[in-house]
Amino acid sequence: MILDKHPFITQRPGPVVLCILDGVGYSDHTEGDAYKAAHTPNLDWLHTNCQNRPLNAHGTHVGLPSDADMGNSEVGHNAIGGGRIVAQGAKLVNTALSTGALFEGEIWRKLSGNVREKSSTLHFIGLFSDGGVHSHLDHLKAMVEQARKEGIKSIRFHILLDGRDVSETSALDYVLPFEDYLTSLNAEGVSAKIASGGGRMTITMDRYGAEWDMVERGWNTHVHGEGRQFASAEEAIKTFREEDGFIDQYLPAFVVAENGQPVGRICSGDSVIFYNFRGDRSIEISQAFEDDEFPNFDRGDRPDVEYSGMMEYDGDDHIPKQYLVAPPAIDQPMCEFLSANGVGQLAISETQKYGHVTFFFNGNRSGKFDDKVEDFIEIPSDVGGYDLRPWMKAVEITDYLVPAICENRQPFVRVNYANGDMVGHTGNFNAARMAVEVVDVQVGRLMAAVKKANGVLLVTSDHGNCDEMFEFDKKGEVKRGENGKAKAKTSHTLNKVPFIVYDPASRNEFSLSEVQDAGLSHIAGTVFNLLGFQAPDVFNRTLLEKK
Ligand SMILES: O=C(O)[C@H](O)COP(=O)(O)O
Ligand SMILES: [Mn+2]
Ligand SMILES: [Mn+2]
Repeated sequence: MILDKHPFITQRPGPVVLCILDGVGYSDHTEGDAYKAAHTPNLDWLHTNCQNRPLNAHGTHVGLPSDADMGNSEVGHNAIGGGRIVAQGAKLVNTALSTGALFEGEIWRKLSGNVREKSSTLHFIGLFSDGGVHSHLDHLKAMVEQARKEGIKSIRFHILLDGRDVSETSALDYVLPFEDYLTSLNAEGVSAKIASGGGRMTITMDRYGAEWDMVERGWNTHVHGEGRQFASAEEAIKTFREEDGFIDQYLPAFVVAENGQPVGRICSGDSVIFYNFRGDRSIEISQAFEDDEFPNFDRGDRPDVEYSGMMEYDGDDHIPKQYLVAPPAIDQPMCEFLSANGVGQLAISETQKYGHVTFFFNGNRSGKFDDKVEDFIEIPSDVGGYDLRPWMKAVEITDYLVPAICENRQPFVRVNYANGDMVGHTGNFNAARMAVEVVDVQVGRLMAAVKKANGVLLVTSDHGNCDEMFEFDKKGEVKRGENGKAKAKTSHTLNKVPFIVYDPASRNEFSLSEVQDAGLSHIAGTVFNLLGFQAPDVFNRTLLEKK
């Protein structure tokens, strides 16, 4: 793993700082673009005065099934830190389903066999949309079809409503056709019902230990059938919308009941499949089902079930113990080489993106490669309501970083500012514009520190989000509601993202390649070069060319 010196690029005296502005891309539209609307003197200066180019951050450029798939943090950080394109979870599950390998696997057979032997119930829990970021409804439907073919007679669904990777009030577009499908199953003698649910930002899908209460609410709803009762998911969604104007991701928890009894509590002897493939928001609920020692909340009577995730979510801690599809193998990411060569590294973000710059960046590994040379810093995030606090913890992150850069504590620094993404997901345009302005101030502070230290600052992003805060129709017009108000867009975008090289100690050694198809996976090779090394062969080509 020895790194070779670069033939013509020499390491600067100061650190290489890779700054990921989560969710900030370049949109072709102006209306609804919070990045364009924001006052960004520092980013403007960088664009005018430094070498820069857009990078692809979506679809096949980051290992997703097609170029219609928007990028996301997992695949984006995997591509940046891994420096290559690997087939990602969504694609691996598609293949495992289309070849039938998933159903031939030991775990599917075990869970299905368990239900048939005991005449118990098969439960599915997961994000209920076709967003393709954490899950896909096609995967769920393929598994239900197989369960039907295998003669399973009782199936229950615990649905996490999305509105964050898909349109913000689209829940019924998924629920109503699904209910029709369930009607056809019921007519065949399969008891198949939606049993519980709620918005994905209210229950079950917390990440990085930011808000365990969410998981507790989900547990009580799905497992114990505790919560406000409705005759159907449709009734719950409509009622919550009418009562409080909730958008999908924040819908409160609900339980579907008949004669006052929940239709689908999870009981001992049942099988449970958590069908999300992405790890960050799947780990905590998996621990709740699996761990004997569990300090995070009181689970009450924990049913003895066969539990499986769609994938292995954490390859270091082996969560969950049983899974249906093997996760993508991202061997030898950039930091493994840097650690093996004793190159010091600092990774920093706030809780909401902490795992992005550590776990995802290192190919879904939660540990460090070498404790002696790696520092991971987490600044605790506020809980919820990021449109109320669009500044999030950006200032605190930079407060930590400025002295670390000026003192050149580690040669390679990576930081993720969550604001463009987390505030972008709220659909609040004004808050998103403010989020970008906050981030711009931090970029200015990093520029000053990097200049002082004679280092290099790379500014990029993992995918777009706040660059499109409104939905557009096929003709490119903003979609408007009856009141004429623009329809908010809460999801990521397909847009390209910035890549800027601020190199105040420039020796005019290189220019930035203009190759059109370049994407996030070309950043790692570039970082190696700026640290004075040639990138090993496993990495995609660098973006730096000899002048
Ligand atoms: O989990 C989320 O918040 C969204 O589905 C995707 O956002 P991220 O990929 O930026 O984390
Ligand atoms: Mn992101
Ligand atoms: Mn996001």
